[in-house]
Amino acid sequence: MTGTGVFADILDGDVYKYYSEGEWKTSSSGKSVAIINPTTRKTQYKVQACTQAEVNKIMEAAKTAQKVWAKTPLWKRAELLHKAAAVLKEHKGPIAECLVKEIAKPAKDAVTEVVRSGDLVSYTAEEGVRILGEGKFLVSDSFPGNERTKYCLTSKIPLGVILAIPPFNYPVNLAVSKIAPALIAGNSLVLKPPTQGAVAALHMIHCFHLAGFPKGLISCVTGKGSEIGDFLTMHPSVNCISFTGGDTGIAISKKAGMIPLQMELGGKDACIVLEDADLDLVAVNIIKGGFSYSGQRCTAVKVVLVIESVADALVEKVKSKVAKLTVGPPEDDCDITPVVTESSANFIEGLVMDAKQKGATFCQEYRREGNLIWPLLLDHVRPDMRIAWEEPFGPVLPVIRINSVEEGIHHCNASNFGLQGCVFTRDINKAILISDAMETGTVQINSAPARGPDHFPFQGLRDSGIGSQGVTNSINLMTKVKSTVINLPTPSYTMG
Ligand SMILES: NC(=O)C1=CN([C@@H]2O[C@H](COP(=O)(O)OP(=O)(O)OC[C@H]3O[C@@H](n4cnc5c(N)ncnc54)[C@H](OP(=O)(O)O)[C@@H]3O)[C@@H](O)[C@H]2O)C=CC1
Ligand SMILES: O=C(O)[C@H](O)COP(=O)(O)O
Repeated sequence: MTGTGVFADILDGDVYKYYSEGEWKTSSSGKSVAIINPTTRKTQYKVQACTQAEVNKIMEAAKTAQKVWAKTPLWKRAELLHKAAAVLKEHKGPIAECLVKEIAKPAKDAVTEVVRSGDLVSYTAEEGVRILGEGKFLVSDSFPGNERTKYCLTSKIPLGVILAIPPFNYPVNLAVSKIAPALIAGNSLVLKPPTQGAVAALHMIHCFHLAGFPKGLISCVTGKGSEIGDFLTMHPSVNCISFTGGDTGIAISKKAGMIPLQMELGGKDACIVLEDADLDLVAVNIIKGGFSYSGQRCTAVKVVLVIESVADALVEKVKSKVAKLTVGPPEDDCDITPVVTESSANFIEGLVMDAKQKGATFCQEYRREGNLIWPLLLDHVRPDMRIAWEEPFGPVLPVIRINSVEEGIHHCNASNFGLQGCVFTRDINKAILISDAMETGTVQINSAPARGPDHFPFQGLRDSGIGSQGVTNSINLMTKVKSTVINLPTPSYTMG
């Protein structure tokens, strides 16, 4: 049960506390933020609306704790992360329950998110021990004009305080994918969880607390991003921001100071289908890629670009699979569950109505009850329709029929997003050429886009992001190279 047993400390009456200086606290604001259950559309939980003074205290504690943590041996940091991973997995039940109630994630997927998060923390601990345990050794005489009089030793040092802001769709997994690299690299970490998903994140943070991390090293500030966000992202104590979410990330990147940024933003992942593709394989991947978690994944297939000659056959196959998707509450593990908020459902409906007005073919009848939108495939979508370019973040998938591969690549590259894409063909040579021509951070050949496995690099071009994620890249991004140069009085060459 959420907020009970080992989690009893994190609740004050009916409001969840925030985490500061190693303790669970009630905000002096006297205000709380309601978290609306997307299925019932009623208040499910409440969290503290933290004040600016409380943020200042957290930042001071984070700075102090980081200085000590940076001097903690790497193996000890790894040991604590392994412990946190084990505690997290042990308590997957209540955390998954929060995900079901706060973001309507289907029950099984909610458990998977927590287990995947535990694995990510453990993997990061191991990878950190490997890559942070190594540095470079350079000699000066490889650069013209130099004798071997200088030895350069490089190592990776922490940045300081990392601010982590994950989105609603993976409030636990996309939080630990920032927390674990920050900590293994010797940084302290301040988490601002998404409002929808905040209670799952608070439970997850308590697992780190139970693992015994030093006071002040990890903190969790709750409150609406629109109210507390600017104060956090522009705080002078923050040395790096790792953000995953929508256009908010673009605004943050304009306001943040001269600090490293890791931004994973939206996507309009295209699925290009050639005439020689295995259409059964394509249909399975369109269903998995387009409709899992009701399309609320940045890596969801968001537009199908299919060669006209095989379009009828493909649309038929996908249609018959859409008819088998179960629709209903997350507790029943339905494939399609309510989208996260009413405003999100309204936005999706706006895209559907625009496509209807402009003449798209509806493969199913459009149906909505509250935040629940039935899966919908829209055929014969044209570039003048909003859905051809905008990201619904819902169970609605447009199909654009193309006459050439070049037309598909052109559509993909004309998007302001450039996260992932995929291409289906039996011709590997063509697949490679198309992959190289698609201007996206990743191209999947014969499979739907996906972030995982979590140690793979994950990045977007254009409005889809800055920097790269994935365990190794995140650790590197949260460190800086430090050199020490030994200057010798005379050249010294090792003899062969
Ligand atoms: N590339 C990727 O890896 C992913 C991208 N996304 C993208 O994210 C979007 C949906 O996620 P969603 O959570 O709604 O995204 P948002 O950008 O609305 O929110 C993301 C996070 O930013 C916080 N936030 C809001 N305003 C501010 C602010 N002014 N300053 C700092 N933080 C702020 C939010 O808090 P609060 O909830 O309190 O508003 C939340 O924690 C989609 O566009 C999707 O494509 C989503 C997942 C992964
Ligand atoms: O938040 C997202 O949507 C992701 O980063 C995608 O993750 P996934 O491909 O594992 O669903």
